[in-house]
Amino acid sequence: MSKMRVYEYAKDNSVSSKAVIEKLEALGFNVKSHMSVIEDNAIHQLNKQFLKKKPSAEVQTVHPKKKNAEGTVTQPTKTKEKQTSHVAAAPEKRQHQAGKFSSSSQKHGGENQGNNNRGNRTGGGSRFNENGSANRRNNSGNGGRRGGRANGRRRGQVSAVNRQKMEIKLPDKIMISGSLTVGQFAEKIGRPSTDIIKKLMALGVMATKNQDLDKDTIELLAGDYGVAVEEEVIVDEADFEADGLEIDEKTAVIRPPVVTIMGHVDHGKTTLLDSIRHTKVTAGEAGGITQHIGAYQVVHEGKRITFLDTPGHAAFTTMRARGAEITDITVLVVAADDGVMPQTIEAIHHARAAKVPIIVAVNKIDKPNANPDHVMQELSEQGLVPEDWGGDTIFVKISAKQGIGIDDLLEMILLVAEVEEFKANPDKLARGAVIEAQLDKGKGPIATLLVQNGTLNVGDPIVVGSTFGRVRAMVNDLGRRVKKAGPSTPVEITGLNNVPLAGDQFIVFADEKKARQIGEIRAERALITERKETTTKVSLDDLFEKIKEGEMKEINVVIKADVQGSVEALSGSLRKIDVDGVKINIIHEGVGGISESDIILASASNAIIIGFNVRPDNHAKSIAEQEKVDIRLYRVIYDAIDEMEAAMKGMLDPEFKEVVIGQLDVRTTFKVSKIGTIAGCYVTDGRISRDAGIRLVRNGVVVYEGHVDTLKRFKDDAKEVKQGFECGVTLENFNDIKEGDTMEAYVMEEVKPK
Ligand SMILES: Nc1nc2c(ncn2[C@@H]2O[C@H](COP(=O)(O)OP(=O)(O)OP(=O)(O)O)[C@@H](O)[C@H]2O)c(=O)[nH]1
Repeated sequence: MSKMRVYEYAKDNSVSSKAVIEKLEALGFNVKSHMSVIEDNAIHQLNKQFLKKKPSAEVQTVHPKKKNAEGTVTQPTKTKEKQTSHVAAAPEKRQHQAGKFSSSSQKHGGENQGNNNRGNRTGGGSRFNENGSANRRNNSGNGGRRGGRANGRRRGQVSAVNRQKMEIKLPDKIMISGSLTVGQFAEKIGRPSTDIIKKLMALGVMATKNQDLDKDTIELLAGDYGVAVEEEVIVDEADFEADGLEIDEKTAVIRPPVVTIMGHVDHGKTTLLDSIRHTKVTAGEAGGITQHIGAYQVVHEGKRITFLDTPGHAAFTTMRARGAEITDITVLVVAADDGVMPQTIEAIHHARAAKVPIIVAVNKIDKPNANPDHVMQELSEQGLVPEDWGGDTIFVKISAKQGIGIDDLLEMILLVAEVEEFKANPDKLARGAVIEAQLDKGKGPIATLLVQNGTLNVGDPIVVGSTFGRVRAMVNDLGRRVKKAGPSTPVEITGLNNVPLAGDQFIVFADEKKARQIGEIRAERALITERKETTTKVSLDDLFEKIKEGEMKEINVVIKADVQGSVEALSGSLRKIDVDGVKINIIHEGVGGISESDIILASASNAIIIGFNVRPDNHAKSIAEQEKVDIRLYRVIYDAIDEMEAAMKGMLDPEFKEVVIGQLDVRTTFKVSKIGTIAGCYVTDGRISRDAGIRLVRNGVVVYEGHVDTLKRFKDDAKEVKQGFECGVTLENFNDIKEGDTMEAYVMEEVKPK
């Protein structure tokens, strides 16, 4: 079977790669780009298509390998790149020729021989210069004899080099892991770097010996030599999260679903969790005392369901931010007397970002003012349409307080679980995640683990996050000691050397030495990462780099704005940005200041936060710094769109960057005629300077942005006032300052190019 790339085919047939891609797609072949490899069948079908239109294309449609096999050397119109490939990609023939060069003209009849002879006659002259194959044979065969002395010597040298080159057999395949430099690649295939550099030049790439080649280029070059490329998979045992929770279908069995309950404050999440626990756990396990270990299991109609005991989307997303995908199903609690509230919408977005199915529990239906239909209506507007109304979201009406509808809810959870078929392999060594962990004075570090795959046993050597140990004792959600815990089971364990973090993942090893070794490596790496403080999240500044490197096809964005109209205007315009191959995906949008929950969602989903006329509060700001989440704040919608588009196209101008230098609380105000409103402020953080820009913030919303007009300490003008001091501030053309407002002082600093 032979292969070639789309662009090669396009070039050979003087058509655009786009036309070839379109044709291939129409023919039902799966091609991604001009670099995609196409095989015999596709080439054959393409030939039929393109030759129909252009009969002369027949001579131009050259298959690289076929071409070599036939020794096609009579296409002077071909580009240099192609010709080089003729020679290079016929290793066997060249090997054969190398040893018997002087007699090559006799050995090779037909077309080859003819060409060779012609070459001989012209003495390696210019006539066949365009043709690499002809030329090389020429040089080697005749070099010293026909040319002048110097010329002859030169040719002789070339011929010697060539011969040497040809004596090294090309490998059938090379192994790579990541990139290679030009020099390394040359060494691997046994050819001089200059050959590779020449080939790259023919492709329009000026490269040096030490330049890195990416995987695509390596494949392209190797393909030109007829050498296959195989990627070496280097298994890093310490990075066990990298291989995910591989489920082996052959031995997989159905496991209980893991459920998280989310919803707005006071809509009844805790009451529901308690209600399920009491009706089910205590009834099912006579005498069992439920113990709070962060999760519990109930049995309904003989089937088990695991509930995570920390309700709310913030906890859910915090876990996700740490890499743990624990939840299988979300139960969204909405109080029938209150309806859809901001956190209901947040919860929907968090569940969606994690791609977890949602079951709606319309709660408090016992209340006289309950209006479940209204809830359904409001949720339909959020895309959660009840089955009765033609949608596919399951709604269950319940009263968590009175225990109404709990069985129905559990039944629906089991139904979704049955459809989704959550599976695991109990026969494997256990893997899973930490739900909670703390240090107990008597027992040492204790952690609640959720077994996601395999079975955890007492005595198992285990690595949990950056900690390790041996499972000393295991206690289940009923406070009973157990020896084993299968998939979807929560257990509290002791025996670790340190306290892991919620959301950390764990893995069991067959021997303790290995667990210790891996645990120590991970602890060391965690320390290095902490110290390095490298930015791993996306930021607008490096967006283009990531797009270019193919790391990003979808940019996740969280939008927060002062009013609903702005939210919609922003999301509408952002969705319209059209940059080739990249899509903006708005995972959450809402009215109000930027909160901790927004940051955590952005962190877990690798999103950028765009704030319009709003600010993050101090807590959110520090979490954003910790989590390395890029927050972009704007006062003009157009600027937001413009900057986003520029970043996507790689044109972001990084010359100036806003640096917040201080925070002030407005403690009182004085109205003075002719001057206006003077704000009596206290600098709570950093400093304020005369020339600073000021943002006046009221309830998380920016009400003014401009400059300091006057800055005074008592009666004197001040150049700067530092943290812990009071000052009087007036703002340029603005008097609507109120007690309780906050001011953010900032300066624009030039960003030094990296
Ligand atoms: N009438 C009635 N009251 C309920 C029901 N469910 C919960 N409540 C009451 O609603 C209030 C809030 O319930 P919680 O369970 O604490 O709500 P939550 O969603 O966990 O609240 P946060 O933990 O603050 O987010 C409590 O006073 C409950 O007793 C219900 O089905 N009917």
